[in-house]
Amino acid sequence: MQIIDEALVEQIITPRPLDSHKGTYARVMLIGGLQHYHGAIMLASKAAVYGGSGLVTVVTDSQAITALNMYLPEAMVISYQDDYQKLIINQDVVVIGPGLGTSTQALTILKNIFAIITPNQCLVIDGSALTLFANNQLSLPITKLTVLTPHQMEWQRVSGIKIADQNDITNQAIVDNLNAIVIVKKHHSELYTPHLPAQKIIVGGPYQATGGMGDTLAGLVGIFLGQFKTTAKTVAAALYIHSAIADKLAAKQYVVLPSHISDCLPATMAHFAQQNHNKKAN
Ligand SMILES: NC(=O)C1=CN([C@@H]2O[C@H](COP(=O)(O)OP(=O)(O)OC[C@H]3O[C@@H](n4cnc5c(N)ncnc54)[C@H](OP(=O)(O)O)[C@@H]3O)[C@@H](O)[C@H]2O)[C@@H](O)CC1
Ligand SMILES: Nc1ncnc2c1ncn2[C@@H]1O[C@H](COP(=O)(O)OP(=O)(O)O)[C@@H](O)[C@H]1O
Ligand SMILES: [Mg+2]
Repeated sequence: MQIIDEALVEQIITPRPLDSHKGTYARVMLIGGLQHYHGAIMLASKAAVYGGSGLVTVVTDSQAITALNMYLPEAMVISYQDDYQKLIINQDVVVIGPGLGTSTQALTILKNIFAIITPNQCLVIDGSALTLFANNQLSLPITKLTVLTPHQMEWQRVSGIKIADQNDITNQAIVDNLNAIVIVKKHHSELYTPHLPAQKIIVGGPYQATGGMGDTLAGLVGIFLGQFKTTAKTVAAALYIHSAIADKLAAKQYVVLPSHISDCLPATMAHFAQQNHNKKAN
């Protein structure tokens, strides 16, 4: 399997043009954090802001709004009980699922998004949205690019392949018939693109086994697609950097917190942008 490495990330993360503004760097909407899962959407949204999004809008439970505003004042927050649908047309990327839960309300929201999203927008489907997608036999909408980010059990639900039987051949066969890129999250997560060779990371480790780690990845994939090219390489770069930061932190820590990965994003991305600049100058 092809290995996703640092050289690929250097190609993706480019220095910012001087005459750019917040609108240049993607409007990302993140939807989730219902019931007792407020933290999940907070962590996903933090990754989107710290990963560079110009404008982040969070759609969540009305009870989570104050906490979100205090945790992440850079983000705009709207309740799912309000008319969030009218804001979707302005988004470059929609991330749905972190802490969405599997209630009837959550299913209604997911169906709404699938109905409203357009072929000019990217969609990242994570967490409970994957479970709802699998359990209700929904069809994926037509988008610019759709990325699914299941852990192995979520992938079992979506693909029908038992965890013990998940391998590059069985996984690829399912992805070839899905109009989406899939990250199967595990130790050394794998990235599948329809009809292209599978790839994997060889960074990351068990210090990442903390609730919210996948939510953080979903937000990061969303903002990478928003501000960089809409390609599988960009998804691979987000996957790599998430775990590469964890490795660095784990040199001095027993566990790595998801929010700490987001804290490290601006400096790590500056490093890769500098590498990109140096390579182009040489
Ligand atoms: N702070 C918050 O608000 C947080 C909110 N969160 C939100 O919660 C929602 C539900 O998501 P979920 O992942 O917790 O539950 P679910 O989909 O039932 O999967 C768990 C089942 O799968 C199994 N399993 C097997 N292999 C696995 C693997 N490689 N990785 C992981 N699990 C694996 C696992 O096996 P077990 O642990 O029992 O051995 C168990 O039986 C979702 O919206 C998410 O965003 C969380 O992010 C946490 C922080
Ligand atoms: N042992 C491990 N080695 C490498 N990465 C791990 C390990 N355990 C968990 N992770 C990473 O942590 C994240 C877990 O995702 P997920 O289960 O969706 O978390 P959550 O839903 O709690 O945010 C994935 O990116 C996964 O690859
Ligand atoms: Mg998850």
